Amino acid sequence: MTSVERIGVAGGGAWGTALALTAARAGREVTLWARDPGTVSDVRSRQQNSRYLPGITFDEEIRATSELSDFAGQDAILLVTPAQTTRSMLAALKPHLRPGIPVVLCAKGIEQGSGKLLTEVMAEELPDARPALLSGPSFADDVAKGLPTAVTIAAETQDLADSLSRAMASQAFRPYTSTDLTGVQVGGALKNVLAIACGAVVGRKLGASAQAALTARGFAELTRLGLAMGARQDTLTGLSGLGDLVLTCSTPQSRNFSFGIELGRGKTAQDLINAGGKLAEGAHSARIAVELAERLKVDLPISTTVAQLISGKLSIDEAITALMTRPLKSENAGA
Ligand SMILES: NC(=O)C1=CN([C@@H]2O[C@H](COP(=O)(O)OP(=O)(O)OC[C@H]3O[C@@H](n4cnc5c(N)ncnc54)[C@H](O)[C@@H]3O)[C@@H](O)[C@H]2O)C=CC1
Ligand SMILES: O=C(CO)COP(=O)(O)O
Repeated sequence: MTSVERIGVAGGGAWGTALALTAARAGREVTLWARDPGTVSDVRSRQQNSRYLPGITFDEEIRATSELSDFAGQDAILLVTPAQTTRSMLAALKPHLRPGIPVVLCAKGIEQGSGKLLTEVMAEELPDARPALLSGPSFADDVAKGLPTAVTIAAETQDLADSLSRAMASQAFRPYTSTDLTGVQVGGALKNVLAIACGAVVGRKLGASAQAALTARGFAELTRLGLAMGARQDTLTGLSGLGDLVLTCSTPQSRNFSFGIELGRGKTAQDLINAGGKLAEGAHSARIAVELAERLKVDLPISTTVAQLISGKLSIDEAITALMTRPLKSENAGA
């Protein structure tokens, strides 16, 4: 069984920093790479990441660097940059990693343009490394503060999932293992799109009943796409699917939900993107999820509406009308 003692974390944003803290709390030796030199000096000199985790100071020992070459000699890498940077980050990491090293993909999204899952991108860019995933209901802020969290760690083999799980586990951070790479990724990507829809309903003040209906029908949609892509049902009802959907669809602590709230209040997606606000992965994944579903002949009415809202094809009120006036059907129908 592989022993994972030294962990390199690539990505100095909120989630990368929270996972670096988690690994350090689990007793690992941690090197955190950040693109932004300000983040590196903030971590080194003030034990903080004030840009992405304001108000949190840490006691854990984390080595911060702006050189990917400092990852030579690591036992595993966590890649924690936005989903659309996965391909370029893997290419940049490649010269610095030993063959066979586990690379844990922690972003939640689907590659724009290709419609590929991030493990498929990794198979192309870093075929000598072993892919793994960390996903599930977990806000960076909660994890950084040491609040109790459970996540899914998935890998192709149970042995690797077990090793990575042991390497990250502590009293406040409890990983469950899986070997269903597809299921974990579909859940993580789609819940962000669905959270935008739930946020829009809240922003438009349509009430808690509508929010619950969208979450449940959103889960039906996530399940249809997941099963069509080969996911296991129990993954979709687990932490990385239903668990993360419920979290992200319920609180403005989620950036995707907050993005949806602003859409519901009448802002356009373009306004929000131009304002350069916080990362909302669902805004990038919506259209590509819909294209993927069309190829697989799966109906995703809520995600389609979100994609149309984001592209400016529908206003918020037209989007609601479109969803509420669809043909009536059985709750258990396939679409
Ligand atoms: N924040 C959270 O609570 C959680 C986030 N995630 C996922 O983790 C991923 C990263 O999210 P966050 O860390 O929260 O985002 P963030 O916005 O806090 O940080 C993003 C980081 O990526 C860096 N970055 C951006 N573009 C880059 C590029 N081209 N090359 C290298 N670095 C680049 C930024 O400098 C920043 O350090 C997302 O896919 C998100 O869905 C998953 C679970 C929880
Ligand atoms: O993935 C997350 C929680 O599990 C974070 O969600 P947001 O990116 O919407 O903040």
